[in-house]
Amino acid sequence: MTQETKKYNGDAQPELERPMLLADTARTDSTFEEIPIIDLKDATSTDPQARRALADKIRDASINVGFLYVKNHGISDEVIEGAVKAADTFFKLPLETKMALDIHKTSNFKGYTALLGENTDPENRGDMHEGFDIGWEEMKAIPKDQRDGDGAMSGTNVWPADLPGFREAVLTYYHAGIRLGKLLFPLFAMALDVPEHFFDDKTTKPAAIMRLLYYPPQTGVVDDRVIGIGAHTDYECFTILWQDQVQALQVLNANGKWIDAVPIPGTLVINLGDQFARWTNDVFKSTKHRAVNRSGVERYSIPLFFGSDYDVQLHPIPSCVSEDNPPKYEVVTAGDYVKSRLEATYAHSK
Ligand SMILES: O=C(O)CCC(=O)C(=O)O
Ligand SMILES: [Fe+2]
Repeated sequence: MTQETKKYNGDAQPELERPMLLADTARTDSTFEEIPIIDLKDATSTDPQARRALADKIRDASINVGFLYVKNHGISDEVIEGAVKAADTFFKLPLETKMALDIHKTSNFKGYTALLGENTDPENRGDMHEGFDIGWEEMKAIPKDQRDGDGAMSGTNVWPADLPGFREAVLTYYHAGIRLGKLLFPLFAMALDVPEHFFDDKTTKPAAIMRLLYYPPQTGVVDDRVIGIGAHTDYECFTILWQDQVQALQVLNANGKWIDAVPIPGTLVINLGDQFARWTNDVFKSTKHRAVNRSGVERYSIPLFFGSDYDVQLHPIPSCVSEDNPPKYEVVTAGDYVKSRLEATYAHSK
């Protein structure tokens, strides 16, 4: 093709169509009364239409509710039971044994949180749960430098000294959760109308803090300022939450009504966090939730908070900004953002 022909064709080209951006088309209705249940069986389908259909459901839930249940999530009952038994054994240890692993003694939020040691809602007096937090750790010994570059959140896990099998059971669940998180990112990418692999290079060593949580039952008159976990939004992209069969978790809808996230056997709860809300310029919703255990029996849950690599700059995702919907948030680094939120959560008990 000669230069002239090229020029001629160029002149004749129709005007480029403006793509329909999610920023302009996403319409939110967060008056939900129920949390959708989504089957992940097509997550790895070789049929792109099947993956697209699944991503569309995830998009609806992400835009309107910020919460969803997933079934066929790939984490076996056996792996879940192992982690829950480990949690049960750990929380039954004497307080002084658990306090030896006090989260305040570590540089980056690893270890044990006592009852009232955390205050998720600044209006409250402390959360009525105990916790045990871990971050990334390989199960097999790896050269230390593989974790260099975690930036703001790096730090090794702490483990109880005399609890055989505990570390293994907890890490086995953790790694199954990481696999599920990696499965979800491409679906969220499709849901956002960006290439399916948009998040791949931003989640090579994804932030993943996991907590074992124990909620004692609260009977009689419950002070609203001291509940299982105060009203809050999560900090990362999304949370993968296992909960036992004890009802406690509630999600706030746009009418100010608390909707029960009823435990459904065989499912996990996925909820979106503030990192995703920021990154998507509020196209995805980070919905407030809390837990109050009035059941009369103990409750366990295991949230795994999934973010991007800590060094990713949260520039708004291209489909989520437009002339009419300009960026709402200043660009921050994912790790610095999560760390500042965690510091605020634990500040009251330092
Ligand atoms: O225990 C639960 O059901 C919720 C826990 C939670 O919201 C959190 O740890 O951020
Ligand atoms: Fe939460």
